[in-house]
Amino acid sequence: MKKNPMNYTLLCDFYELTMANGYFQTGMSSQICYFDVFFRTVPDGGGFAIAAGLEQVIEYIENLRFDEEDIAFLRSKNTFREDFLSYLRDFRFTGDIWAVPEGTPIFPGEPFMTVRAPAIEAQFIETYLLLTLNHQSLIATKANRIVRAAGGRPVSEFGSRRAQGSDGAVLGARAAYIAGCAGTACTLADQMYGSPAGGTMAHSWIQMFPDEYTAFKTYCQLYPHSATLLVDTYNVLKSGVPNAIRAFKEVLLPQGITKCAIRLDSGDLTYLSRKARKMLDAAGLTECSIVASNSLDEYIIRDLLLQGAKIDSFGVGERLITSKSEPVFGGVYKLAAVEDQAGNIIPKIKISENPSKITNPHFKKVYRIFENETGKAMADLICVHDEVIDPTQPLELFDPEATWKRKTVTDFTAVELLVPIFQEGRLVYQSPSITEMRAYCAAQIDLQWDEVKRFENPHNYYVDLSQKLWDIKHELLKEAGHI
Ligand SMILES: Nc1ncnc2c1ncn2[C@@H]1O[C@H](COP(=O)(O)OP(=O)(O)OP(=O)(O)O)[C@@H](O)[C@H]1O
Ligand SMILES: O=P(O)(O)OC[C@H]1O[C@H](OP(=O)(O)OP(=O)(O)O)[C@H](O)[C@@H]1O
Ligand SMILES: O=C(O)c1cccnc1
Repeated sequence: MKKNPMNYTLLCDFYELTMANGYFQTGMSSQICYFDVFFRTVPDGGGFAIAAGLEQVIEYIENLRFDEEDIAFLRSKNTFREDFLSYLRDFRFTGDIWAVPEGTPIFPGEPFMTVRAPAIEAQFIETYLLLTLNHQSLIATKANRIVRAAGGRPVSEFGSRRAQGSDGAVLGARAAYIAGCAGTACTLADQMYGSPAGGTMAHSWIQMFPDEYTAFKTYCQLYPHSATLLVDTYNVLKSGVPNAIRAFKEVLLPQGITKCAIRLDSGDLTYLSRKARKMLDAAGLTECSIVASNSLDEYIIRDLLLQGAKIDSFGVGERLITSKSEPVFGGVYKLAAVEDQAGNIIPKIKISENPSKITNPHFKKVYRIFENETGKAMADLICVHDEVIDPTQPLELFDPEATWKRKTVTDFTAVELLVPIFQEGRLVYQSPSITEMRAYCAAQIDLQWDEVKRFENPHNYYVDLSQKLWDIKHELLKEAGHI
């Protein structure tokens, strides 16, 4: 795989550097801190999001270096002390990171990455971690909605040309593949990340020839095993489909090739696909499939299928790669605890008038609780790091807001979501291949109830706190005079 050669060390908000300089000068640089990455609301009102971007976080951490050019640049800002700039020369990440594997369904309020590191290091990486996890989780979440709307029909990601910049295109294509897209039009995403690249043709190909038929026939001759003919340049039913049928019959059938496709890219896709299907079948081309594109998203795809469209696969660009309907994934990076000199973990909370912005303090772990009878996920339970759930004992879950709503579960399996990625600065995690991530993502989504997967008004999946964590949180709220 081609490596991304860019050093992103200075891709940080400037305040990370002023705080780092400040910790350095006040002797706080080595105080151990715990930060959580979590998000507050699921884009598009969905029931869950999909975590993605961990592999790029790993690359970033491993390449974290201030080179001489960076240091000279920072010196030119006349903000940082010389001993701090010298310290940056040997700056490396020496801490620990835990994260959920890419492709995991995640829910609001729960950490999907936790960083434990000396203050400067833990604070400094905030910007890049968030931008990477926010972008790819956003696109993975959107792509997965679109893939689910297509109900098993392949969805190709066609968005590079309308993506917001190169990373938007390439890493967006990567995230879309993890989330279930069948492939991408983006060649570099294939070369770099293994999201399979493929495609059809543009209207310009047809316009370049004296007539549509010659354009189709030439393409079939060049690519007999992968000819998808774009049939809407002039008139879909009067010329596009008849010319495609003629080219397929003259070039492919004599070679014994029956698999072929047409692409519809405008007009009423239900009407046109039904008519085209009839024409193809009547010509004996029952194995010719119909691809549809044109500003599609999960809602239009769902509508088309409800209307009885005869579409076998979809190409989806702008609304997927930009997550047009909801272009922000609000992942945040919040301090959850610090260690004192003796290594005791001191939980920290951030209080807000807005209850949804009050953080969950402490160094935590997250369990996903599966009901053994159905295999389905019932709830996630956020615990203090040293708590262990014993599945042989009944487990009491309760709503952290309405604490009188309680339920005792038995016959369950508890799976820890956060796995070690770095330990004392050393990478201890081997990222699965992208196809493994994609398969894992699909399997994990299968473990969610259909109610959680609804596009509108999904069931609110339970993200609960253990009694111990709830008590600690409420103690801190009391100490702060909030309750
Ligand atoms: N049967 C259908 N039901 C719901 N939405 C549809 C249906 N057929 C097409 N659409 C959607 O309607 C929108 C039509 O957009 P628009 O009017 O810009 O395109 P068009 O006129 O078909 O073609 P062009 O791309 O040439 O402008 C697209 O988002 C398309 O996906
Ligand atoms: O609509 P999207 O979901 O982004 O899918 C990708 C679109 O990109 C191409 O269009 P092109 O750039 O040639 O412009 P067009 O909109 O005029 O077809 C293709 O023909 C699709 O229509
Ligand atoms: O291959 C295609 O059909 C394609 C690629 C990019 C954008 N639109 C269509």
